[in-house]
Amino acid sequence: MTDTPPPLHEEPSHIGHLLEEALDHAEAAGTPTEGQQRGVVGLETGFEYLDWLIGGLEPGTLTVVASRPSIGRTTFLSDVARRNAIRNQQPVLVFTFEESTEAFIMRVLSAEARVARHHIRGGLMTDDDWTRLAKTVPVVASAPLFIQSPGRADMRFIADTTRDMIEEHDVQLIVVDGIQDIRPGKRSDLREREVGDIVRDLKTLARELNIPVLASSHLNRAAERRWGNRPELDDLRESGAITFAADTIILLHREDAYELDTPRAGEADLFVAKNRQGPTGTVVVAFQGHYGRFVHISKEDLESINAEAAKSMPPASDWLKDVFPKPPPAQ
Ligand SMILES: Nc1ncnc2c1ncn2[C@@H]1O[C@H](COP(=O)(O)OP(=O)(O)OP(=O)(O)O)[C@@H](O)[C@H]1O
Repeated sequence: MTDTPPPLHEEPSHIGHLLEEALDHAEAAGTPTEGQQRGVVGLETGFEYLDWLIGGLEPGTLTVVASRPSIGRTTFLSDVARRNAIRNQQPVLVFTFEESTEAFIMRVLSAEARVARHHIRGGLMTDDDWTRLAKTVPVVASAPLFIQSPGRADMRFIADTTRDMIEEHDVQLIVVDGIQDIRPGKRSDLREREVGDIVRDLKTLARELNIPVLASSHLNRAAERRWGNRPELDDLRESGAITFAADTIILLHREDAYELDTPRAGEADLFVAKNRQGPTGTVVVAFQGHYGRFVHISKEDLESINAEAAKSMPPASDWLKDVFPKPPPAQ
């Protein structure tokens, strides 16, 4: 990391000094020029509208992605890891508790090469698949992407590994697949308290090392009993502490996971339900389960695919309507 991590117990600062720093920050961020991603101050997620909405993944913040099982949490995390490590050459460290390192790598390879996951796993590779894979392997192999699948680990292990990896490889983003799979440092009869400690430790890690942390969480079954099955913040399992500690919470939803003949088949909603630094809203992306990836869809494309969904596109925020067309021209 180039920035020095801010000490957590520094002396109180005078507002004049803090203001100067804040204005420097705003000046450095500048005004957008045409074609530039507006307002993205952190690392990109790779989903243009989502980056506009949340400002990217900022150093020192905790972003939590949550969904019901099999909706695509791991897919989303691997998309963000791929974007940063492979496309942007930013070193990324992934802790995956939900699958092996090999499974995670195959997921990355499949998404990057656009070769169906079941072709790789099931011996169904076509000539075209082999050609695409051959082209992609060297690109993926040389990317600064580090994956650790420790089975169950506690926060001490995660923090120590992260520190080492920052020192050795200048890691810029930590991805943790499965908050609920981290072993609590201190046992408690109350699961909520254990998860609370873990999530606060993740947040402290982000702040202490001045690095963005992106973590996934389960949701309880409440969405399944709700009309439309849309998840809400309150569905976060052992939720209270996650809702408080996270800076940004993104709830994933796919209508076609519940309703096979929905007109929105192939679409997924990234519902930004908490956004400490900005508005909430929903971003629609495409889900390509066979390649194990989500992809950006432009408003225009969405309109031609599915007029109904486009109409309701920002169900939550007017601000998004403003953002969807294009960044403003240069001043
Ligand atoms: N080869 C494939 N073709 C089509 N869809 C696939 C394929 N492989 C996986 N999927 C779909 O991908 C989804 C699972 O994605 P992912 O593993 O990212 O979900 P998750 O939310 O992390 O799941 P979990 O609850 O297991 O952690 C499922 O809907 C599954 O059916």
